[in-house]
Amino acid sequence: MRTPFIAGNWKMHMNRAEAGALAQAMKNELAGVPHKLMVAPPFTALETVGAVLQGSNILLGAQNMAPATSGAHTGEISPLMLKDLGVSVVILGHSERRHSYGESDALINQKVHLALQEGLEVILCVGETLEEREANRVDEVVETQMREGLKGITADQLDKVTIAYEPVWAIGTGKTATPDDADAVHKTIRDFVATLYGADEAGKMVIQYGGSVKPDNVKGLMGRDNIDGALVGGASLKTETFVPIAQFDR
Ligand SMILES: O=C[C@H](O)COP(=O)(O)O
Repeated sequence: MRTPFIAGNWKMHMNRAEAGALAQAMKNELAGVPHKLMVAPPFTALETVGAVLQGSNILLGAQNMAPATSGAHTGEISPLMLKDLGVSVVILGHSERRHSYGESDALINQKVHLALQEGLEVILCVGETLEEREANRVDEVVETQMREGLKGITADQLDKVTIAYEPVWAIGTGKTATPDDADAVHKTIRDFVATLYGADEAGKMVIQYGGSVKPDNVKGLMGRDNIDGALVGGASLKTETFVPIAQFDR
């Protein structure tokens, strides 16, 4: 039985006061929710949000990290710095990092290794562009991203990895993959985990869906066999939309 995992990615939104207030409201409204929950504020609000979330059932996540623990990496944030702020989960390979900032599978793989070595959990994002979908390359794209992103990761380490399937064309566009379409790709991902690590690991793998998840489509998505949670962007910025998503009931 896989525990549903609902994560909010706040992207580059909110100052410290706004983020702290939102975290406080979520802490109050989500107390007692049985799912695994996480929010990832911008780096500048991690300390504020982390302090608010103390003693809550919501994990503190980060949206990215450097592939190194310290040194001459201007503008980067080390996993040690994240841990120092109470971060326990890091999102890696988000499509905005891949497509807007040119992150390669090899770089993402370096980050996955380092995050796991440092005891952080990883949400590894994969997903195809519209062009790739229209060219019938969805399976090839997500399998390549997984094979390369997880290269050298052991089955034991995999227990600390969540996969987020985020079709790029559905992110922030209001277009959601249908539950059937999403479940089909999630099954491809699970089957590929089985190929790489065996059926037991595939059965345990939590696979989130991300891309315009809203209160009115969450139930349909989460009702599918292979969809175990959500990585939520826009709708995670307000309690009115994130709370009903996080409280979903199959
Ligand atoms: O990380 C979250 C995803 O990019 C989804 O964003 P969205 O819910 O705004 O489409």
